[in-house]
Amino acid sequence: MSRQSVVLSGISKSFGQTQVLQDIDLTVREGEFLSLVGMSGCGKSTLLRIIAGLESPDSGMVSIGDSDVTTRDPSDRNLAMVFQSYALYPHMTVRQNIATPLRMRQLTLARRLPMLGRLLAPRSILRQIETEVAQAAETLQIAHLLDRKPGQLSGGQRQRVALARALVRQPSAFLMDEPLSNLDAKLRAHMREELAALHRRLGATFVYVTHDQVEAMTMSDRIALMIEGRIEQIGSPDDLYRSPATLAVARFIGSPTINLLTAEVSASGRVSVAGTSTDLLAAAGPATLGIRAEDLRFAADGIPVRLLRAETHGADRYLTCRLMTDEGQTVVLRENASDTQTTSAEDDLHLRFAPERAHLFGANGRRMTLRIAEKVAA
Ligand SMILES: Nc1ncnc2c1ncn2[C@@H]1O[C@H](COP(=O)(O)OP(=O)(O)OP(=O)(O)O)[C@@H](O)[C@H]1O
Repeated sequence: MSRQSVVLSGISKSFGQTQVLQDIDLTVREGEFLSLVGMSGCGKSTLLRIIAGLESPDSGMVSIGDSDVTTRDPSDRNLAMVFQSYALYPHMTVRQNIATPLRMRQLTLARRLPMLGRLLAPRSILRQIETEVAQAAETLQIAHLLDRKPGQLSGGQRQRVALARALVRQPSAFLMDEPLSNLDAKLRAHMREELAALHRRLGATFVYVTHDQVEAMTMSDRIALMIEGRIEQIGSPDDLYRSPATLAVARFIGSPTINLLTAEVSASGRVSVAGTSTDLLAAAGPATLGIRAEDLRFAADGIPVRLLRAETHGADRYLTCRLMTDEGQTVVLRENASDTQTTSAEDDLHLRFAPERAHLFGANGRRMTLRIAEKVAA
């Protein structure tokens, strides 16, 4: 239970003239936490709604476990969907809200009626429902709130009730669409940890939609990064951070945004950045070098820069520099704030980067193979 795979093959979808999804193949493995991440409008919610059966694809197939569910109604897919609006029933207590899916499944219409139901429903079923509600409430630490109504709860508590209600259904997979976006920043960070812990505890399959790369990076086993209706790259958070397949992925993942510098690879294969030759070798042509803030440092020689400003955020210090060769281009370097600031000079500074941490992208935006030149002994 709760551990089915979700397999999409060749999914396409248009709304009128606009193609929103283009031939998507995606396998969410059993028990995996997979995030669909991308900018607003890239099609991630539409893809999730297609998995849920709330939207039908123009072509392609949706399978859950071994079953083709492409034409099945949402209610026949055994999936639990959690939205940013919690969709709780305001007139019901938390206990009744959580019990609703169980009552729907296990009791006939007459038995669900408040007064009549109590007389008609077998006690064993009611006891079973009570036990399952209590277990879900325990898992989500809301046992003390069971007699309250949603209006008497905070945003985070409501979100937990919505999760508990999804939990009792023991779905094949959980589908979540930006479930934390209505919460304030602190609560969001806290709920991120709770969701990740819940996933570990349940071992269930989670498909999670977010536009927030930090959210995706901190919780997911794998991330599928979507751009304009296609999956640009799929991999672990580390894969996307350390080996972005394209310039677009490199730009999207990581905070602060990766530094992108104009580069040129000479006919002999030597990469130069901002007019400075480096130890890197690649295929000749114009290129863009990507280097993250933590992989840059000041050195006696290298790319000439001028320091613009230094800012400390918690444990990190960010130094923003302007390239001497290109006044329009700035780069950001990250240092540990507890270390002494490496420089206070404004001019005549040079930057070096760890060559093995550099990323090179060709004119088509695709990642290029980089080699490090062997140092020739003097
Ligand atoms: N029912 C619809 N009719 C017409 N166009 C739609 C419909 N639903 C979505 N779209 C369009 O499809 C595109 C993808 O929408 P979708 O909601 O999947 O994007 P998203 O990546 O989830 O964005 P967001 O993060 O803003 O929710 C958008 O351009 C949107 O305007």
